[in-house]
Amino acid sequence: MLRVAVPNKGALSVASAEILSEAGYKQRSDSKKLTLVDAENGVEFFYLRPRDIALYVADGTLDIGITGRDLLRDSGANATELRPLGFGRSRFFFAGPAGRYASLADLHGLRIATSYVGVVQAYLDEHGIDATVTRLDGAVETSIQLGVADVIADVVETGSTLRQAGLATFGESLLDSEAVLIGRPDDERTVEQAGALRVFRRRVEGVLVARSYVMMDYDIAETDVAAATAAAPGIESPTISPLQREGWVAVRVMVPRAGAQRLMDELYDLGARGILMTEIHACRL
Ligand SMILES: Nc1ncnc2c1ncn2[C@@H]1O[C@H](COP(=O)(O)OP(=O)(O)OP(=O)(O)O)[C@@H](O)[C@H]1O
Ligand SMILES: O=P(O)(O)OC[C@H]1O[C@H](OP(=O)(O)OP(=O)(O)O)[C@H](O)[C@@H]1O
Ligand SMILES: [Mg+2]
Repeated sequence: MLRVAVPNKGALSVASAEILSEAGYKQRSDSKKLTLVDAENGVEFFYLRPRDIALYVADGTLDIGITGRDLLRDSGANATELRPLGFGRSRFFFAGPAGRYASLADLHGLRIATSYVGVVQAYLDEHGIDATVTRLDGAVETSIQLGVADVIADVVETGSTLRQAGLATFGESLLDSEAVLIGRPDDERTVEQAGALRVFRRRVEGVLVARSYVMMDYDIAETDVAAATAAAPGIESPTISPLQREGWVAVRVMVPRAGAQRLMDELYDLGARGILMTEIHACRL
């Protein structure tokens, strides 16, 4: 049975379970449940703290998992990013009392509080900055007010937590993060495991493609097909079917969701009519 790690709570948990459900896997109905067997699909899910997931995957206890790129990096675990998943996006910044610090050079000799010691220390080492890093579990923003740190380094999404604490970022983002699918780099597995893993990855891929593409259908005169299919070539190749109306065809093609409205305008200008856009719920390419 394939053993899959899923965030049990926090910023990544709901969207992770959504992807897995859309991929046809059973998901827990009770958020207190920590494991779940989907016997029909040969998968066992383990709901774990996202921070621990890279460790379980790296040491082979679990086969594949979902976590944040920042947490993977922070863990230093020998797990590899297989695919970004398009949710849980965040950036990672140093921050201090608004207006007090301006650049990374200001970090020398300061006390930095963070839950991401691995990421922060690696950055300081790389830039030759000598500062003291203190690990806190969360709510790091308050550590400055409490006098235990001069600056913090933390995840920033909307920035509202920092603003409310009277803090502001300075310097560049240390890393851009999002939820990622992770696995082991040295994939030595039984044939059965490798097959199950391939199916799992293909299913997740299918959900992500279905989310980022839509189906476009239109009718067009045969003389204008070449121009229209050049504007929307699809992934493989558009499907072209004859219409009862002499000299006209129906075209069906997958197009990226982003820019689909603009493409409809363009196809219309090229002579397409009856242009329809529909959702794709799942696919295997
Ligand atoms: N607004 C956000 N707050 C926190 N993490 C976020 C946010 N948006 C995206 N993330 C990502 O979610 C992951 C952190 O997940 P989570 O919030 O579950 O961890 P945690 O802070 O250790 O747990 P918790 O807050 O439940 O104690 C990281 O990959 C982070 O980049
Ligand atoms: O930029 P924002 O949209 O405000 O989001 C970022 C904040 O959210 C996270 O905290 P979380 O709620 O996970 O609490 P924690 O610090 O205890 O982990 C993170 O640590 C920041 O504090
Ligand atoms: Mg958190």
